[in-house]
Amino acid sequence: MRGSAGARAVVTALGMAWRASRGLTIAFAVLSALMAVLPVTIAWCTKLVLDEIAGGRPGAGVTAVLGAVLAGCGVLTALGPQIVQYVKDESGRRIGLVAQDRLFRATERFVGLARFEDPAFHDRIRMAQQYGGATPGMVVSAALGAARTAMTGAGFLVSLMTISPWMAALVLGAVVPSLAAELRLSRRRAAMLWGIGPVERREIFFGELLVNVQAAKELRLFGIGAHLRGLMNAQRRAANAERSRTDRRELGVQAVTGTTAALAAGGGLLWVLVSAANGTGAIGDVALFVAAVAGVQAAAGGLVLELVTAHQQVLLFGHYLAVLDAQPDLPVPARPRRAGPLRRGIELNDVWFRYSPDHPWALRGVSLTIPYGSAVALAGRNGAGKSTVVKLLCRMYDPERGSIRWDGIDLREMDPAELRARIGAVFQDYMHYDMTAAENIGLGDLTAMDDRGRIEAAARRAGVHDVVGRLPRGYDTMLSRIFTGPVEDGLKEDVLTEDGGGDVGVHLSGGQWQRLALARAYLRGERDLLILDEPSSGLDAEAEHEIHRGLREHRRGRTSLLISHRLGAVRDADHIVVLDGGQVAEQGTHTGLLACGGIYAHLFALQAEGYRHREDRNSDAPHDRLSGAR
Ligand SMILES: Nc1ncnc2c1ncn2[C@@H]1O[C@H](COP(=O)(O)OP(=O)(O)OP(=O)(O)O)[C@@H](O)[C@H]1O
Repeated sequence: MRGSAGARAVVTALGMAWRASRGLTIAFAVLSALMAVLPVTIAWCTKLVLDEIAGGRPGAGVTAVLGAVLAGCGVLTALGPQIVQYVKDESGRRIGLVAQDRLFRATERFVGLARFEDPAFHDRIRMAQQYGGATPGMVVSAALGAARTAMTGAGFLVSLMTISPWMAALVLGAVVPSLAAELRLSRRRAAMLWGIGPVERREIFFGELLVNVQAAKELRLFGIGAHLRGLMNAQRRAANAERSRTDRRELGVQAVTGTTAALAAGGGLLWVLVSAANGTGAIGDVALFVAAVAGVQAAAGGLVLELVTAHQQVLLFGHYLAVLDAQPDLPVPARPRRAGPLRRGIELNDVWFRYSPDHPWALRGVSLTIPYGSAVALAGRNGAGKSTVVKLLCRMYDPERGSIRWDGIDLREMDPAELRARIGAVFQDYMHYDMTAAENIGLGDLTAMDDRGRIEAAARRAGVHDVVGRLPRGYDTMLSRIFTGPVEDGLKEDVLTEDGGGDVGVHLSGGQWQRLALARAYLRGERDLLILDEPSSGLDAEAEHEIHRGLREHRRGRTSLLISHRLGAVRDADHIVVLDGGQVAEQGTHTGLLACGGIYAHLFALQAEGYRHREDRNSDAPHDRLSGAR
């Protein structure tokens, strides 16, 4: 990180500290200054007391005052660090809260998906999330720490100058090269830590994978635990090797600088002792010299430590600032056009889209219409571009060429929040929220979160009401395997066992989760466009039939887009668009598409044949074998 960027990071961190708590920031700064002058004050008081005694003129008043000051300093030396630590921690907590809030506000500015689906930026977001809350506080603390040690060092140097400017120059001469060398080392260390960052993150990834509940099945079945552990250890060995190399280099440099500093201090001490012995110097000078040399060297060491910490924290803070500074991923018009409820339909005109200039085109000149009040279906092979169309319809991305219009208004001219408020959707990769069943549905429309009637109605429609009803605490059952302790505030009572007690999480099946996702979409009520991307992929045949019957009813007279590989579910759509290789390959009604004998007819025939084969096999199978299989 360049110097100007580092300075900006420190200023931003200080600004956050100021906003988080002025009082604590002032207290932290004042206490730091106090702790900085304390060692110098003690050294001077000790020198003066010794001089008073050695000079045979211990005036009771002066000695008593010096003694009292020394006693006060002693108390402050004992209590100061604890108080500073408390203020530092408290201030760090408050800054952390402000920093975290700012970070997540910043991520809300990314109205689309591009930032989250860009691996490099996503890595930054994760780093910012991991360190962002703590780094500003640590930058502030390291900056104040560096100022404190610099003040102490300067105080001792000035003290040394009063004894002998030569001595001050000698000690400074011994300390400055060591300071410079340490700072160079610290930059190298920071660069090394930066360099091994990806290696350490891979190590963390493998470590997490080894205990990940979702990965556990495959890990065991494929027997790949040892292989992954090997990969994890390899990352650790690579990181360790880099750290050891840096440590060895530091040890060598420190041996040289430490010896030089010790020689300078030893020579100086000899000189002060000789001066005191032959009467050209005061006895108090010896005490002051010893304290000053130790003080300057300790301050130099402390300064390096604080600067190293500050440097490393500033580097980590860089991720945070990068997220804060990132431009919005999609342009949001300053004066968006109000689209209003859908009246005519949605049109894609010659839409070209790729996820980045390095990726191939996912959509190549797609033109299609979703007329108001009709049910349109998208079909096609894996990777044809169906889910990409959904992302564009919700304006998670903008087309690179062409346009998508809502009653003639380009989506780019609309407020994305207004557009999304008009859409209900079940995505292919729908979410499992580690929350209660009611919350899992209620998140579909926050206004209904506390309206149990609406939540139950949505659940009934999605065919999941009975399942939820049988859970130990019904709609208040926590659907989580992560939270197993009592959860404070907001989140309801934790997970339960079948008998209603204990703290074992309730685990729903894939199809039951899918129905909850559907209920979440239904809770949004009468939206202008309902998008269903593989809404029944995890359902059993009976449930699928039931859901599609419900969906047909729900879709009747409403505008909807259905994506499904099960062509039996697609056949009722008013209009079917078949995508292939990011292009519209064919479109029409089910009967029309079958008649034209293209991709749709081919895929439909394959599926139908699969069912026929199964029926044939079933009818051939001996009855007892069948009943045994059941
Ligand atoms: N986030 C992404 N980044 C880069 N490429 C992507 C991304 N998402 C999808 N793609 C690519 O875009 C193309 C279209 O993918 P899309 O998910 O739209 O296909 P699909 O028709 O929905 O497939 P499926 O039937 O398997 O769900 C694919 O080649 C895919 O690899």
